[in-house]
Amino acid sequence: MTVSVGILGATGAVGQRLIQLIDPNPDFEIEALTASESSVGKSYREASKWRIDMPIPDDVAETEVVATEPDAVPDDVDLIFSSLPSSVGEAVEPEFCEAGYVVSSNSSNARADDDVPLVIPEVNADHMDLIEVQRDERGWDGALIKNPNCSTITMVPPLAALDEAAGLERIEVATLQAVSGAGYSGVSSMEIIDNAIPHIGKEEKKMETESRKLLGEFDGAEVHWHDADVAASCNRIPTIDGHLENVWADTAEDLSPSAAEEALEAYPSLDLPSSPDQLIEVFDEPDRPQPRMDRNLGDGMTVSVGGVQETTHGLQFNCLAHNTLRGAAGASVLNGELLVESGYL
Ligand SMILES: NC(=O)C1=CN([C@@H]2O[C@H](COP(=O)(O)OP(=O)(O)OC[C@H]3O[C@@H](n4cnc5c(N)ncnc54)[C@H](OP(=O)(O)O)[C@@H]3O)[C@@H](O)[C@H]2O)C=CC1
Ligand SMILES: N[C@@H](CC(=O)OP(=O)(O)O)C(=O)O
Repeated sequence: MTVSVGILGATGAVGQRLIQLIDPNPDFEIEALTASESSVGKSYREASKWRIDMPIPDDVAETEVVATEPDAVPDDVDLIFSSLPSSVGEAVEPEFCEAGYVVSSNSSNARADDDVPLVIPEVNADHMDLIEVQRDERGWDGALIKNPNCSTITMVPPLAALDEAAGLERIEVATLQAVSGAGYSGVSSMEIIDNAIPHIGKEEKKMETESRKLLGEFDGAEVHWHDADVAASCNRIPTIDGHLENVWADTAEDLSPSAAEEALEAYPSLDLPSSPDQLIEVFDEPDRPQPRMDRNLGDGMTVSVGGVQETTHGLQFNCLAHNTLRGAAGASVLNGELLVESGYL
């Protein structure tokens, strides 16, 4: 079955990554591209400042950009990918769901809502069934599904592996985040070259809350958030793509670094088209992973881990993922694939 898709915010940095991933995917067919009023009526080529190092796919380039409203999108679109500014997503995503569309969204609005599945398929695919609760409560034929924030996606698969092995009690994390996370015009070159910025608005709170929801238990009616303590400190550095993070994880049971590495390596991937063969790649070299060297592992969908060691603050490790692939567009596509596999489309 080919799933017909629309992309909201298709001209943006993440929208372009969605096109890069969806256009060659034989299971998906792009039918509608939306953006702001200033882009409506233009061809995609005219409307977007394309910044990916491959040409715009021909069929996409000539597609006319339409308004970001349900009436502008053909009824036969089965699945909507949304990558809008969160204030816009907050207003329009519910309108699409009410009109019967299933929306896989990358934007931060509604991620913490009780009846909204926040999903990393390899970690908590079962949370997708929160859709039933959402439909009962909101009376929608459609549905709203979210992927988490890019920094959260980077640390949660390794944390899930350690939680399964020894139970997590306390997590501390410091991030080194790439500039692409802020969007093309998010950080100016004068601010970031020869520099590091120890503040990313709202990022710490997102890491602290989203990780607990993702690692929580779904009992068929609600998600019971994990009760681990999570403390984050977020920093912007002058890399283009790839968020690197230093994590300290205190576990309930003793776990040696070698047992932790075994648990990380053995943590299973899924059989979805965009899942990497190896979800978590563990490096022996103490100076890996590194953004430039390792962000494209598994076509940008693998999470790499290195430097696993015992400290007075628990196990310490470093992890890395491609923030606009595994951390954004790839995460939304993976959720779309899970929706297909779970029969929601
Ligand atoms: N999971 C994650 O961690 C990540 C999430 N994000 C999130 O993804 C979203 C998009 O980010 P990014 O691609 O960098 O943003 P961009 O600013 O590059 O793109 C925004 C897109 O939304 C469209 N848009 C803007 N305003 C409106 C409006 N009023 N009505 C309709 N469409 C509008 C723009 O259209 P136009 O071109 O016409 O202006 C464009 O297509 C954000 O919410 C961001 O926070 C981003 C990176 C990683
Ligand atoms: N804040 C992230 C990217 C982002 O937009 O996150 P979110 O999807 O939570 O808004 C970064 O700067 O790297």
